[in-house]
Amino acid sequence: MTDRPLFIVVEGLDGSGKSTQIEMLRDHLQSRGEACHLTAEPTDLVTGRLIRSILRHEHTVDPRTLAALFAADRVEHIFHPDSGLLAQLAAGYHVIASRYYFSSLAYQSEFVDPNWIAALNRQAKTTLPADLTIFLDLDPQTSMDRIGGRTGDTELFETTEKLTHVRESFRQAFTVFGAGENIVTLDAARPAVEVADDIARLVDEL
Ligand SMILES: Nc1ncnc2c1ncn2[C@@H]1O[C@H](COP(=O)(O)OP(=O)(O)O)[C@@H](O)[C@H]1O
Ligand SMILES: Cc1cn([C@H]2C[C@H](O)[C@@H](COP(=O)(O)OP(=O)(O)O)O2)c(=O)[nH]c1=O
Repeated sequence: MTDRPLFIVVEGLDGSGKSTQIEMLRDHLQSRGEACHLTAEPTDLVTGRLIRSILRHEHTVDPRTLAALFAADRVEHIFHPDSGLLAQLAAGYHVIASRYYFSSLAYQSEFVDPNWIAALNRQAKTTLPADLTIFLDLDPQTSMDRIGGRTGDTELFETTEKLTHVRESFRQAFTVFGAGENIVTLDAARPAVEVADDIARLVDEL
């Protein structure tokens, strides 16, 4: 494995196991004596908090506005002087993120022109593409079953119908916008330890 800090992104439907796998990868890297910074989009920054309130149905905005907000949150995520991705990598931490720009292409493209979403996210792709993007592929019904175990109300995209579109859009986004990137799809229906073993191996090979 390379000495330089790595930027690893985990993508997938809601409930596909991103948080679970990110924590297991953190444990794997820590057992090798390597420090990690875990992060997620939408962020906990002011832009991300606004997005969360929209996902909770507290405000309604045009889908294009939501796409632009996710892109703005991503800019904050990359460039924030303390918690930002670039700052954390410069400080020597491996950064493991739940979601990045492929989520915008997958989730926002039902109602927004994918080319415009791609344009909004081009700076992120050129400034900081991931060293490895892992797509935790899961059928929407199993995703919904896993989400069902959570408390609280259903968020904006958490229906089987929407997640069916999102899964297909992820695949298209990897093909159309992912050129030149290291993207690996894993079967996320398997037991978590099996998925974690695959991810650890992929990261060790970087
Ligand atoms: N491989 C797996 N098999 C079965 N259940 C899982 C698996 N991975 C995660 N879970 C469970 O599914 C739910 C959603 O997982 P989570 O990691 O929070 O997903 P995400 O971060 O993608 O929303 C949690 O209850 C978690 O314990
Ligand atoms: C980063 C991102 C997330 N989202 C959506 C996906 C999720 O439905 C929601 C919240 O993301 P997240 O907190 O990762 O949800 P989960 O843990 O259930 O996977 O935001 C977008 O629509 N576009 C984006 O660019």
